[in-house]
Amino acid sequence: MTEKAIQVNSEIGKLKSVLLKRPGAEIENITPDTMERLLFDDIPFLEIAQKEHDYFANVLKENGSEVLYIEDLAAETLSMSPEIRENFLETYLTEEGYAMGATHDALKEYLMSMSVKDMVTKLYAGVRRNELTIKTASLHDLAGSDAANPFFLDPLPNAYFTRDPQASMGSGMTINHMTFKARRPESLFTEYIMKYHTRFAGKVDIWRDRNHDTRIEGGDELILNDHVMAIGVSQRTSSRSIEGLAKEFFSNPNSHFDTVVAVEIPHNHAMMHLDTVFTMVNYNQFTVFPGIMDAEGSMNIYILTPGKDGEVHMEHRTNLEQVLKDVLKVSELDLIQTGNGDPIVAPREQWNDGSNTLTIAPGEVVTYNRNYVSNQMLREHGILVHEVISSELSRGRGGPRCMSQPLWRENLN
Ligand SMILES: NC(=[NH2+])NCCC[C@H](N)C(=O)O
Repeated sequence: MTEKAIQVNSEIGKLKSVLLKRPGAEIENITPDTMERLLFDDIPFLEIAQKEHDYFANVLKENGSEVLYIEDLAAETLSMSPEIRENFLETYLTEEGYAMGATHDALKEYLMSMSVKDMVTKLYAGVRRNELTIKTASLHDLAGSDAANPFFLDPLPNAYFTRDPQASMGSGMTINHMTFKARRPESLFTEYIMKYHTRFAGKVDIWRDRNHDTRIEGGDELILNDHVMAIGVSQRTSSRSIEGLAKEFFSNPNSHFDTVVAVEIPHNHAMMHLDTVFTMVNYNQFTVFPGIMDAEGSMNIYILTPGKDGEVHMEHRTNLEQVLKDVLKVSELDLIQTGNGDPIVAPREQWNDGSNTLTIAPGEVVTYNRNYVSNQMLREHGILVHEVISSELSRGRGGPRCMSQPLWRENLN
């Protein structure tokens, strides 16, 4: 593979191309009954969420990045041939529990009757029961928990957090097996785009595909430099996936990653991914939420490096600062505390993604305006901060890093 479609060798190199998903009708298909299962804490006002998202996209464009929308790439991919579209839909339906039968047939007919673009929009939005007439209902359609669900196909409201279903790393990607059912279909779109879209097909190393039963999500996958990555052991990413991925990196000749730092974080909804508590903003500067450490400032960290006979060597450490200095080979390190480490401000701003900064160039970040204490701290530490509006987008528990999947960053010298 000579020509590459992906180049992400750090968290901080100048952002040149990024993948987003504009929030759509899926947001209006969240209800109080389904909210928890759909991983939302509230129901955003779609019109404002879209305005905020467009504002975010504009900031990225104005600062030199191409913005691609996954919904457009998906529609382009599925338009390439009727077979691709049909295979995609069959897989989608099968994974959602409709491998065959009357409901499968009705869903398939309904979705195939639309334009490809409308079908993609519909799959993100979800298909309600009252949209279809099923000729012969099965018991499954009439009784039990699925029958009580107003949707045949659930909406995908988390899709605007494009960071998670896949992760660009070096010249390739992991296409992720998501933890919760509510997000599983999202990475099927990525799989098809990477496999068939002319911009990507044959130009992306797939480090790990979605056909695994161990889970991993992009919010946990951080690229510290061209040979070191940090991966969260979290509610969403299991230690098994991290070890498997480390083995792949250490043995694949196309990979230059030789160090994986596994960082254990609390397993809860406020901190579902490593990037909600820890992000890199400059060569030796990071944001960190103090709540991930115990009272003595220690936590569980494992440094994975290539061992003997294809095995992985592991070293247990407890001091984040020292680990970062060692793996990045820097003598000075600046850990900037979310909300200035205040016991009220820090958790409040962390809840609204005060630690979830998107770095668009070394020392230059995009953050939510509502986290004004954390933003002030970043500025005091010399970081250039672009604030984006955030009343509705934040209700889904994700910030600027979660909402963006870098595809190309300039390499650092
Ligand atoms: N990279 C991130 N931190 N993403 C945040 C995702 C939030 C989303 N509601 C979820 O629970 O999956």
